[in-house]
Amino acid sequence: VMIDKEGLPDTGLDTSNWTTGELPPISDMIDINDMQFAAKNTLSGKNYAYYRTAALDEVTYQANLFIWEKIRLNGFSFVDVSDINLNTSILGYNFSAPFFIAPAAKAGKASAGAETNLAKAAGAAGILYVPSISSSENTSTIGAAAVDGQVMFHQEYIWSNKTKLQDELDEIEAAGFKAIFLTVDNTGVNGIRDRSMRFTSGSNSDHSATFTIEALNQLRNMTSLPIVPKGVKTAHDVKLCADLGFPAVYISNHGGRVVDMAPTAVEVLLDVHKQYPEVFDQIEIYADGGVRRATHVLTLLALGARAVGLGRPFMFANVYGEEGVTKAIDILTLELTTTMALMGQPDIAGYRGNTTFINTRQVELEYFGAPLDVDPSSSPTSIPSVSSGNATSRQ
Ligand SMILES: Cc1cc2nc3c(=O)[nH]c(=O)nc-3n(C[C@H](O)[C@H](O)[C@H](O)COP(=O)(O)O)c2cc1C
Repeated sequence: VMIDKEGLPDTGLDTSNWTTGELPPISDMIDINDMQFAAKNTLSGKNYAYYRTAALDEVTYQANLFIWEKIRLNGFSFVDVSDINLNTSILGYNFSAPFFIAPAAKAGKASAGAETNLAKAAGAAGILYVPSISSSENTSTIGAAAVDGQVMFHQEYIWSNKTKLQDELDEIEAAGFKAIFLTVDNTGVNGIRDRSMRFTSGSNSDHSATFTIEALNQLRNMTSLPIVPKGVKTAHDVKLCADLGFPAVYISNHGGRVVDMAPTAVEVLLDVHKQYPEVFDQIEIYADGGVRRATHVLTLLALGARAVGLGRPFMFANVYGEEGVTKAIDILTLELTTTMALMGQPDIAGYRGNTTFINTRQVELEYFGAPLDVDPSSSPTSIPSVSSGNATSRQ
């Protein structure tokens, strides 16, 4: 069959021997996008749409996937890169890589093993998994899938029903999860997502619509676990969370599923650099959206993120069960160690906040009107002030 690759990079995947509705050979999976095509080939239209969908015209969904084309990475020669180190601490816990499995609902649509597959694969690889509160399996089942010593965090929504919220926070803590990613980007409602609405009527979110900054502050009294606001979409809100004393903040546009035309994580991070550079020393920053390659991970790290999430890729990889999720982790890990060696910095910590590895001036030019290191007020193209006398003579 021919698969519509949706404009994603053509890396030569040959699907002519694939049969619609059947899982293609896992040996065909060379990169993360291949996993999406395998899921598209295998899942029902409805289930594929559930994972793939995004809000309105999907401008942000597309921007997430293609912003990378505007970025250049600098690789340096003459460095000993024989000892590559990917180890990354997230909220003080040690993981084997700077990327994690972001919370995405309903892993059961891809595999009967659902979230358990994701937990096990993450545990075996030593990376972080953050299950969604809207998972197919319940919280204690996912917690019980942990391997010895595995640390997982858990996502939570702000339900309008406070008893449900408190019960779930207690359940998350009891099941052994070490932190809460509190999703703050779809209070009140979910985004309007055409692609999935063609199969379902859309649903009431049951999310609180009165979740103000005071409510966010009060919520910290409902659990002893650290809370990380997830779905922060502006530099302003990043700064707000930092000043409120949260240990970390998670920049995300929810994979383009909430505010269409919201900026990408690259743009928000640049805006934080421009407006509130002190934030990078105040709190840990995580980011996601359209991350499909190690180069994307390194880009976000160089812009100051400590760890980077991937949502859809692992959900798609789960069509192959735990083996598929492991393969996706292996693919990204190999890309990371390879790219780090080629860029001349063998330690992942050396990329964090290190803008010598990255050129983002094309994005800055488009997003701010000028690259960040150019002061527009001193630019020769700025409009000179004109006295009234001059104005007359110009006419
Ligand atoms: C199918 C699906 C379900 C999601 N469910 C949740 C969720 O329950 N809670 C949440 O905070 N984010 C959810 N997200 C957003 C992800 O955590 C993440 O921000 C997003 O997928 C990142 O973009 P990417 O898919 O391009 O990697 C979901 C995303 C997808 C694709």
